Amino acid sequence: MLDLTTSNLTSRYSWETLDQDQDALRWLESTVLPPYLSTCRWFAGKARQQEAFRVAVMHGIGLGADAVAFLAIVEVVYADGETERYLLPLSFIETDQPDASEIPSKGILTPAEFDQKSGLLVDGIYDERFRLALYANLAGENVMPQKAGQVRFYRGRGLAADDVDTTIISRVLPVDSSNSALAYGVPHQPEKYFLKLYRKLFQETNPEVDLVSFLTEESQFSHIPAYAGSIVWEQEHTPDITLGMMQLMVENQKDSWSQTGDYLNDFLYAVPNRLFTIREDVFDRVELLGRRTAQMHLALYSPKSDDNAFKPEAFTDEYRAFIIRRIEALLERRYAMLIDNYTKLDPLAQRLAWVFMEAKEMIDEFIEDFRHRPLESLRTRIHGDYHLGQVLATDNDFIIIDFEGEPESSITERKIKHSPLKDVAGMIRSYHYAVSAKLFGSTETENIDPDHLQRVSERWYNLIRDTYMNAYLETIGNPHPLYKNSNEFNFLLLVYLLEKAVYELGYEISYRPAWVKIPLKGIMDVIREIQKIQTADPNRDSEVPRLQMGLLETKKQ
Ligand SMILES: Nc1ncnc2c1ncn2[C@@H]1O[C@H](COP(=O)(O)OP(=O)(O)O)[C@@H](O)[C@H]1O
Ligand SMILES: O=P(O)(O)O[C@H]1O[C@H](CO)[C@@H](O[C@H]2O[C@H](CO)[C@@H](O)[C@H](O)[C@H]2O)[C@H](O)[C@H]1O
Repeated sequence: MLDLTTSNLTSRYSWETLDQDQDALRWLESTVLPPYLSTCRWFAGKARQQEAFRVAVMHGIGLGADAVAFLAIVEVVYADGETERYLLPLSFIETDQPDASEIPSKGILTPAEFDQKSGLLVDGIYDERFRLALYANLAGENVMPQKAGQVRFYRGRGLAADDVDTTIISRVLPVDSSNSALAYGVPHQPEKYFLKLYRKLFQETNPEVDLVSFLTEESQFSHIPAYAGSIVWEQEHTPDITLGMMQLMVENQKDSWSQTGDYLNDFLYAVPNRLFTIREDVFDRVELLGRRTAQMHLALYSPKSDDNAFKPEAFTDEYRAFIIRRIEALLERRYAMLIDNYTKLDPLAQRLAWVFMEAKEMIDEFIEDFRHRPLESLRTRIHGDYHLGQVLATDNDFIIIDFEGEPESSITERKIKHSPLKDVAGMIRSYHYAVSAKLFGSTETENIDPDHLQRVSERWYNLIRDTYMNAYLETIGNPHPLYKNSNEFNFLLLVYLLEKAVYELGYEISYRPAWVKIPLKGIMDVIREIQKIQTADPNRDSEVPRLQMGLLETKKQ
C-alpha cells in the first residue's frame, strides 16, 4: 500500500520490483517527477506547458549482489499534444549505505521507503555502483534482455584491453549541459574515458554515434576523442535508440571559444591606442584549425563506402527544396521577431535591422537562384553544429567534439547530408562572433565610436577568416569532387552563411538581445556579396532595387 500522506515515496514492495509496482510508478509520475525534472538543466521542456509525465519503460541494470538500478524512459506529454522522451537512471540508496550522505541535493528525487527499508531515490549517475555497472557492461560488450527488447552495450576501439578487468574509478563531471557526463579511469589515470548519457532521446541512433564511430573505426582522422562504446536500446522492427556514448577523455582542455577570447585580449588592449596587433601564433592556430576542419571533411568524404549513410550525394531538387523551406521559415520568424523586439535593440542593431528588412526581395531572389543554379558539388555527412565552442584546444592541437547536430533540428534533419561548407560557415561565423563580442562587450572600448569599432573588428575578422579559409582550401586540395569549382564554392558558402546568421539572429533575440547586432552584421556581409553576384550577372533581368547601405554609415544618433 502506498503512503499518500507525504510526497515521499513509500511502498510495501521491495525496490527491485519497482518496475511492476503500479502504485509506486503512478506516484512517481504524478508527484515526484514533475517538480524534480523542472530542476534539471537537461530537461528541455521546462518552459513548455506539461500535461503529463509517464514512465514509459523501465530497463533493469544489475548492480551485483542482487542489487538493481533502472534506466527509466520518461515520456513527457505537452499541452500541444507533442511528446518527448528522456532518460532518467533510478537508483535506491539505503540510509545506512556509506555514500548515502554524499549524494548532492540535485541528484535526489525524494526520500523513499521500500519494504520498510528507508533511503533516497536518486538519479543513478550519483550511485557509484550504477556508474561501475555501466562501465563493466561496456567493457564486457553485454546484452541485457528486457521486457521491451534489450539493452546492448557496444565496445569501441578506444577502450583499451588493459582497462577491462581492473580497478575502475568514476565520477560525475560538473558539465552543465543538455546531457550528463561521467568520467572513468584507472588509479594511475583517473580521467581516461568520458561517458555521455543522452537525456533527451531520439527515436533513432544518435547522429553522434554514427559520426564518431565512423571516424574512429573507418578513417584515419585522429582529432576527435576515439569512440570507446555506446549503450543502445534495441527492439525488433523499431529503430535503435542510443542511451549513451563513451569516448576517450581529453585532458586539460579549454574550448577554442575561450582560447580565441584570450588571444583577442592583446588585440583589445591595443585598440584604444589605435594600434592593430595580432600575435603570430594566433595565425598559426587559426591555420591549424582550417587544416583540421578540412581533414575532418576529407575523412567524412567516403565515395567507396558500402554504407549509404556515408555515400556522397548530389545537390538534388529535394535537398534544395529542404534548405529553401528551412531558410524561408527562419526568415519569416526572424522578421516577425525583429518587429516585435525592435524597441529593445540598440541603435546600431536597429539600423542593421532596417537594412535586413529592406533586403528581403534581394534575399528572395538569391534563394530562387539556389533552387535552379546548376551545381555539381557534393554533399556528405558533416559535423552539423560546428563552432569554436565545439573544438577543444590541447597544448599543440585541436580535438573536435559534440557531433549531435543542431539543437533545434529533428533527428531526420540531423542525418541529412550537406555540403561541408555548412561547417565552414559555422566556424567563420564563430570567429566573427568572437571579435564582435570582445570589442563590443569590454570596458576598454566603451568610449570608442561604434562605427570605428565595427571597422576594427571587421579588419581582424577578414584576416582571420582568410587565414582559416586558405588553410582549409589548401588541405582539401584543388580540384576536389566535393567542390566543383570556386564559383560553386563561393555561392554555396554564401547560402550556408545566410542560413547560419539568420538562425543566430533568432537565438540572440531570444537569449542575448545585446548581441543581436552580431548576426545582423553577418547577414549584412552576405547581402553585400549577394548584391555583387546579382550586379555581375549579365542575364539578370530583375526589378530588385539596390540596397541603401549608406544607412549603415549614419554616425551617432
Ligand atoms: N571527450 C571529452 N573529454 C573531455 N571533456 C569533454 C569531452 N567531450 C565533451 N567534453 C566536455 O563536456 C562538455 C559538454 O560536451 P558536449 O559534447 O558539448 O555535450 P552537450 O551536447 O551535452 O553540450 C564540453 O563542452 C567539454 O567541456
Ligand atoms: O552550443 P549549442 O549547440 O547549444 O548552440 C547554441 O548556443 C550557442 C552559444 O553557446 C550559439 O552559438 C553562437 O554563439 C557562439 C558564442 O557564444 C558562437 O561561437 C557561435 O558561432 C554562434 O552561433 C548557437 O548558435 C546556438 O545554437
